[in-house]
Amino acid sequence: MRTALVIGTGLIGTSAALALAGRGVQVHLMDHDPAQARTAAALGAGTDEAPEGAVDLVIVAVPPAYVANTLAEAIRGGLARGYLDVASVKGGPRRELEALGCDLTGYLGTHPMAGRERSGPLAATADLFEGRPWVLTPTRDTDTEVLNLALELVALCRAVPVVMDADAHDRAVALVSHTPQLLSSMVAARLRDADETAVRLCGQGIRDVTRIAASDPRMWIDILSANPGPVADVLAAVAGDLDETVRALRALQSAEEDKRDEGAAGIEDVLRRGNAGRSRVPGKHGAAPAAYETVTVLIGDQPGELARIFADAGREGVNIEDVRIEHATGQQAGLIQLMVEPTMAPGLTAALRERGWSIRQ
Ligand SMILES: NC(=O)c1ccc[n+]([C@@H]2O[C@H](COP(=O)([O-])OP(=O)(O)OC[C@H]3O[C@@H](n4cnc5c(N)ncnc54)[C@H](O)[C@@H]3O)[C@@H](O)[C@H]2O)c1
Ligand SMILES: O=C(O)C(=O)C[C@]1(C(=O)O)C=C[C@@H](O)C=C1
Repeated sequence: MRTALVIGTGLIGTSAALALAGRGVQVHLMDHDPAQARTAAALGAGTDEAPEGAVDLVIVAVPPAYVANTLAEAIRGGLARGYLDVASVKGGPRRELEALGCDLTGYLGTHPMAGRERSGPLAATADLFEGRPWVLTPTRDTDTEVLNLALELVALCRAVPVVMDADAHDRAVALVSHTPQLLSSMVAARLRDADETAVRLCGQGIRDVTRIAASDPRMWIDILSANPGPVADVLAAVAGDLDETVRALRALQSAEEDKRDEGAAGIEDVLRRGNAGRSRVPGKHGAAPAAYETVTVLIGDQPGELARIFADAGREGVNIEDVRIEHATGQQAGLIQLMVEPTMAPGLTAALRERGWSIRQ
């Protein structure tokens, strides 16, 4: 692929454009808000000047409600050899395009399973898609050339292609993305009117659970409007668990021992099913979850500390597989958790100690 046109230069469009531009593709940037395209261009994602002729690939990265019309206009204008979108839902936009009477042979619906709770070009990063699944939903009519262009895009973004049927995709993301967004929002909503004394105690657990509650509601209204049935099905199953859990907790308050035992069994059941589900979440780069050992270190809240600890780990030849940082409220320090291969943990712990780091058990 030599040239691409990204329409919608927010988080996803600009991230893809940054990855493509960084690998030598001539990228043109277009947005209905020209300031967004200018910002993306200033970040090095390409040029906000219109292409002179047809490009190889048009990538539509606008909110789901505008995807079909934007694609239809691009296809009718003959802007490219191939057209794809990156919307979080796949069945709806395809049906809308069909209803608009477009020739869909040059179109491929795709969805990168990577994102952030922030919007706009300033939240974009070139490595956003690295190691993440990128779903492609070709049909029997999809041109091979377009599929190849999409595979090239996925490879240039260092993502992992996953081919799926559009409706199967929508049911899958109802479970792994859309319902989690709603549940995160619901947990966070409990905090809105909570006492300040309670809110001050927020630790890492609630931060993990509520990160995506900061997402743009307008985008999510669009996404959920295009996938209401599958999401309602998953949420109804969660509601069943909620009812059972409330019943079990009430039983735990009983004066009768038998009832309390029943309650404890009910709670244990939901927690153990949670363990089993969590163990199925793929690890880094879509691989099976790895059992890493965690080395926890006290770290000062000052410039250069993170770089120093990563450099010290690197000197020991230790690959940090994952990392988490927990800031201590009101203190100039935090805890950093370095996840490493279990065989590496003792050596890393000793080496960091030797270099003056304070290790926490
Ligand atoms: N945010 C995520 O985590 C995520 C992840 C994967 C896929 N997606 C999908 O990617 C798409 C873009 O999401 P985002 O998070 O980058 O949103 P965003 O709000 O960061 O960016 C959307 C951009 O589209 C522009 N836009 C809106 N309507 C337009 C139109 N008609 N023509 C041209 N530009 C228009 C906006 O000005 C904005 O710059 C959505 O379809 C979303 O479902 C999002
Ligand atoms: O990590 C996040 O912030 C996301 O919400 C990313 C996430 C997801 O649910 O995994 C959200 C919606 C997209 O369609 C794809 C990715």
